[in-house]
Amino acid sequence: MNLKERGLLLILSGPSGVGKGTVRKALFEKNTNLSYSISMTTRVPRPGEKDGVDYFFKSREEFEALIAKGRLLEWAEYAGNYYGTPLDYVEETLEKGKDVFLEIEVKGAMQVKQAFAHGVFLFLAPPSLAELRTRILGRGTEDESSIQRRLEAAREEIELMNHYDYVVVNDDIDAARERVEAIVVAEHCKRSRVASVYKKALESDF
Ligand SMILES: Nc1nc2c(ncn2[C@@H]2O[C@H](COP(=O)(O)OP(=O)(O)O)[C@@H](O)[C@H]2O)c(=O)[nH]1
Ligand SMILES: Nc1ncnc2c1ncn2[C@@H]1O[C@H](COP(=O)(O)OP(=O)(O)O)[C@@H](O)[C@H]1O
Repeated sequence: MNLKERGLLLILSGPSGVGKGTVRKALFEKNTNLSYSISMTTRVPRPGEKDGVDYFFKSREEFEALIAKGRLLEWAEYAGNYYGTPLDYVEETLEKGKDVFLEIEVKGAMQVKQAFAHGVFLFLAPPSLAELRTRILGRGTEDESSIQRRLEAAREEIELMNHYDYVVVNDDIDAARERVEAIVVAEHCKRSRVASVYKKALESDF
């Protein structure tokens, strides 16, 4: 299949608590053209989370077997748990010409960049560090040590911002969603036949 006919691989990353999950959900409520890649994790499910919907919940042994068999596009250990993206789902969905959306932490995003340089890398940034702290505390899903680990990780995560194609500030959920949507549309235009048609037209007499 022609590479141009494959879907886009979109990677949304950023520090814990910045609002990745919230912006992703807002995006998927409105946008039916994107396919969300459900990750594998060894983290225990939070109340209300469902296996196969929020994550595929795995034991450490199961996860390590997936790594050994090369079944993950990327994986990372984050705050004491493994997280990873299933390779088959991503490849099969892109082959069908559908866009795949990953919501992953920064180490994994950097691995995807090595393996898949033509992905579209978006960094979701907090309006301020104080606001990031407020959001992590406000969510109330983590215990004290987990909050501390996430805040420490956030410093290193923010330093990687410059490696991304786009920085989207999550000051307001709808505004952030609209920025992501605009990027998806722009990336499609850039890569589509429409762009080459215009290029041809501009090369000929105007
Ligand atoms: N590398 C990688 N990170 C992931 C994956 N799935 C989720 N994450 C990230 O792992 C981190 C922890 O996720 P989670 O425990 O659900 O907590 P939360 O995102 O802080 O609510 C977040 O930054 C997620 O974006 C994945 O497949 N690969
Ligand atoms: N733009 C925003 N303004 C205010 N609060 C937000 C915004 N985006 C997300 N939040 C809140 O911040 C907390 C962390 O969001 P979440 O999506 O769980 O982050 P992440 O997936 O990046 O860890 C949640 O309580 C969420 O409701």
